[in-house]
Amino acid sequence: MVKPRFKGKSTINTSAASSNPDRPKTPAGSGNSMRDRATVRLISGDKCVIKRLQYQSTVAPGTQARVEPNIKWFTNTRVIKQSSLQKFQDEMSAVKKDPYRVVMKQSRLPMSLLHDRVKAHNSKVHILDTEGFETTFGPKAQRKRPNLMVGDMKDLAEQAVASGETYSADKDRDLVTEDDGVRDEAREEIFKKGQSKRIWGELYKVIDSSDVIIQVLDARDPMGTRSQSIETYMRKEKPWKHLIFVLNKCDLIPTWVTKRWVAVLSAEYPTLAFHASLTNSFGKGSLIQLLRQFGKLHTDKKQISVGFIGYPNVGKSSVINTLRSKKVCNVAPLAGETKVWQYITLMRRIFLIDCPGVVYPSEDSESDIVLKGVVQVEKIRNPEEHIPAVLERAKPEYIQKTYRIPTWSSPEDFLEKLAMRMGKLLKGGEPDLPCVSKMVLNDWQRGRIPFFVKPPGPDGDHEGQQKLPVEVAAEATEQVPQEEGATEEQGSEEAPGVSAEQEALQKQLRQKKVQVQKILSNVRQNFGKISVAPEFNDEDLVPVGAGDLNFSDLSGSDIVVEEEQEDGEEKGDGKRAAGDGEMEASTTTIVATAVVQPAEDKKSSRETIRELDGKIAKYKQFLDRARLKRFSAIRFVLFFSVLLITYRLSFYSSAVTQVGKKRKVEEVEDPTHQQSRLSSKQRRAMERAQKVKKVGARFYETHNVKNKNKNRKIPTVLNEGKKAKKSKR
Ligand SMILES: Nc1nc2c(ncn2[C@@H]2O[C@H](COP(=O)(O)OP(=O)(O)OP(=O)(O)O)[C@@H](O)[C@H]2O)c(=O)[nH]1
Repeated sequence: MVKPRFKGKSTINTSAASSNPDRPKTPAGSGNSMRDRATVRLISGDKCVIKRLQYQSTVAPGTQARVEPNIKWFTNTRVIKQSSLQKFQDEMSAVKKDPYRVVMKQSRLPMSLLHDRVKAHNSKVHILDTEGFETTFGPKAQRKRPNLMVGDMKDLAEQAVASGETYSADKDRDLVTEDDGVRDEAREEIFKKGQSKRIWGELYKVIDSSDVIIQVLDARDPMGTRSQSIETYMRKEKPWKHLIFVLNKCDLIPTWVTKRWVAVLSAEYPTLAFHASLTNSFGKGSLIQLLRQFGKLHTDKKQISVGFIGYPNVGKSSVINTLRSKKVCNVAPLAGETKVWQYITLMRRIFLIDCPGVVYPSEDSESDIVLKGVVQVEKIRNPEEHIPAVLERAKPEYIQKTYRIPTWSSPEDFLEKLAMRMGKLLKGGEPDLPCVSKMVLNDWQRGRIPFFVKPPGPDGDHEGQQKLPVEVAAEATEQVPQEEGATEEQGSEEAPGVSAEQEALQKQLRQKKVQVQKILSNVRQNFGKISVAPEFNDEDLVPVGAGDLNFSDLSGSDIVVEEEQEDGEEKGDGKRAAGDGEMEASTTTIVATAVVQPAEDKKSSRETIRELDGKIAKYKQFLDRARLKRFSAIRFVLFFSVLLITYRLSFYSSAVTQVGKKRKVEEVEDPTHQQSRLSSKQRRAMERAQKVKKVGARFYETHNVKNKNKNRKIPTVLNEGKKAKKSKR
């Protein structure tokens, strides 16, 4: 027989809490002695008399607590005049807007006084002071709240017409359309790379921990890899941190493009050009110098941290490796190689922080994302879809040169021809389009297809007019002493009430400002030293609107100073090969030679210089390759000196144009005539250079092989000495 179950509410408390006297008993001997019912009741307060202590007493509900109106609360305060406060606010806002100036020790300043919140405060909070609740918000509200931005019906009609003209159905998110059953496919997960909460968390950690933040940009598309939102965040939330730009991968674009981008970006933030490489870097000296100076600025800190942020694959880790001259961070041509932030010690007082690449919110299409190198090519499901974008962006001649395909009618046709040429065929001779597409995308991401986004043209900002950061900083430095003097004078006139302590603080601030400006004015870069890898055609090697390029842009004492400085820095590192040094010296000579030439016939000399620049870049490239193949230093220098002579010759020949056309024609047409003008020493050098047919690495010098010594020829003098010894014996 089944026992009927009790269905009513049980009075037994089944909780196992120690405050429940009816809780299940622990087994005897388990070591737990349970509280008995009386103890539980005692603890729970049934029998306790609990009183508040004296200091815990509160006022009765409804009464208002007041702070004693005592004068002691107002001691230790200072009063300043409204005009002084206004002046302070104006100057401070000017400093805050200037990226080249920084306010130090903000916690010591009455920053809350500097933000003028009066308007917002009035408009929001004091409504009820002037108008009662009922007249403002209640059902009988009388207050009119027009939210139209027009004065009358005519304005309204005009505004409606104007907005009707600019209306675009594509941008209207509220437009109701008929469901035709076709919808956009949801984006693949791989296209959301770099946008996760975790990555953004890493970014904010890096920003919070850094005193100096370096935003690394890809020189091929600086604006596409730049984050305006982070810059705004930094300006608003972390204005005391220094933000600078590093334009990396400068070796992949023509030098004039680098120069112009640096000028454009420097108008907003200090910008340095950089080529990250362990063997052949550019900008390393300048960046280290800049960081050192920032370190000196923060003498109150034991060390400063420098955070590297930016888009995936722009080369943040490579820049850090270059600064350390060894591989301290993992680097890969795949986006997302850096997973978490990492600390690296650059010097005793400077730490570097590497951050994973972050993709900022934008309207980028899937192809844009792929071409910016955010997505790993291997993971793309339909790589062929992105080839039209590649063919659109890269110039056809570069594609022809890279893949040796003369013409194509469509992206598919191009892929088919490429597959045939490369032998990437499937069963039955079908071209393997996904395979070749991936190859092309990989080449694009690794910079093998020459490409760059053109900087704002000369119409907007002329090369000649665009000021480089150096110039801006130098000007600012020049202006500062005057400003300083002026403020001091005004300060003493207008604010006699300001205490000596505050004055000292302001003085300190001003000194720091001047220091930051000095730092920036000390950093100079010679863009001519960038060894550009891709072979650009003449059109791309010459800046758009080259007419703006003055002789003074290329020559002048500045360039020479820069050159010396950078040489000095690199030598200071003590990691440069002697051959390299010689090569750089020769380059300097060429530039210097160009500087000396008179500028009578501007057009011809400019053209010549451009030609020379192009050739120098090519030969520099050749020399770099040669260095990698370990050419002997003697041949190396010899080769370069011969080249130098040839260049000088060609330059002089063009300079002679101004003397007499006829003579120039003779010189150009008749190379023997040129030779006859050379000194005998130069002629011999040229002949010797022509004789050298095969220049290669000596196998036994570079390889550790057993029979190395057997094959080495012993100098004859030594041999004779040995023979003589033997004969004596
Ligand atoms: N040609 C050239 N390639 C560079 C340069 N700097 C970096 N790279 C290459 O760009 C690729 C990406 O470099 P990383 O340093 O891994 O880039 P990252 O920004 O740290 O990438 P994440 O780890 O995804 O954030 C590597 O293949 C580098 O060799 C440069 O100055 N010139």
